[in-house]
Amino acid sequence: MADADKRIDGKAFAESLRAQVGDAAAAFEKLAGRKAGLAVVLVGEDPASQVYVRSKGKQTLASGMESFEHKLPADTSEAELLAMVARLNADPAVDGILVQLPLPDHIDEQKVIAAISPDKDVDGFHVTNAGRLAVGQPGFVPCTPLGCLMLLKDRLGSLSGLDAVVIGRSNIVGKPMAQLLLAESCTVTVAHSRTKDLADVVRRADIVVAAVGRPEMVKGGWIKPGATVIDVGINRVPGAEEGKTRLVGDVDYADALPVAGAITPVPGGVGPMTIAVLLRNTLVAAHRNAGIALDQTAL
Ligand SMILES: Nc1nc2c(c(=O)[nH]1)N[C@@H](CN(C=O)c1ccc(C(=O)N[C@@H](CCC(=O)O)C(=O)O)cc1)CN2
Repeated sequence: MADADKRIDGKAFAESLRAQVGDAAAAFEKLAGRKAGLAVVLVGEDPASQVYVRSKGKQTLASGMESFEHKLPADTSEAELLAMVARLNADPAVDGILVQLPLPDHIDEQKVIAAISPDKDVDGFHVTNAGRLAVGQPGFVPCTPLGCLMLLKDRLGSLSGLDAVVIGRSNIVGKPMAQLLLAESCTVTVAHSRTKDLADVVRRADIVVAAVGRPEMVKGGWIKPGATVIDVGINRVPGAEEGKTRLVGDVDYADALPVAGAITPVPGGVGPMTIAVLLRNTLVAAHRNAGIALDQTAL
């Protein structure tokens, strides 16, 4: 296969998902007599978080949903943030709540996530939604791993019986990704910083999902020929020109491309899926909150 055909275009896939969400959001508005609504809370001034939150607001509006943005100063107390989450839980115009991570060090992330109503937890981070995913009940699934699964199924069709290795065991990506692949009847290995002979473990896999946050760690020699490689890493490293930076993934793309059967680039692979799936989850939340059935095959 030509190298260009191996590239999994997450940007294009995300665009088409957003268009489908837009159609479904318009249909929801007609049925419910109101728009679906997403509240995003940002605490502090982390530059990357500011970009993501701005993007979420713009894409929410472009999909025909209401966007409620709450920007709080970095010295906001945990109690103040919890009070804001409580207000959003009680607000009938708000279907989905997202608190942008990371939070400043003085705030306990787990406490804040636990305070979000599981029915509005469109990030899928609440322990109730993590439990639902683990036992196969309907709930909200974290956006990045669900986006990865969509890209995998689009490229491979059935994943049943395939060997999958997830590198990274975070609550936000690695663990839910492993659960999703298991639910698709893959044989799943979760590798992490203490895994022995990581390259050998990865070399057995038909599917590799890299989510470790270490720039270009996975080399071409680690990849089984023909394997599908999903790169979740977004690492900013020094660029060729002094003072400039560039984005790279956890996979050495140029090294892995000749070996892989298919691979996501960084940027333009998994990243754009995160916000598109967030919009999709918000629309699902709106239907559930309004008691309106949604044909989920459309999304
Ligand atoms: N509450 C949450 N916080 C965070 C999440 C999350 O899902 N929920 N994920 C990340 C950040 N994130 C969204 O919030 C996010 C990351 C990356 C992208 C993206 O489109 N990346 C582009 C490159 C962008 C760039 O140039 O910097 C790409 O990979 O092509 C979107 C959203 C942490 N926090």
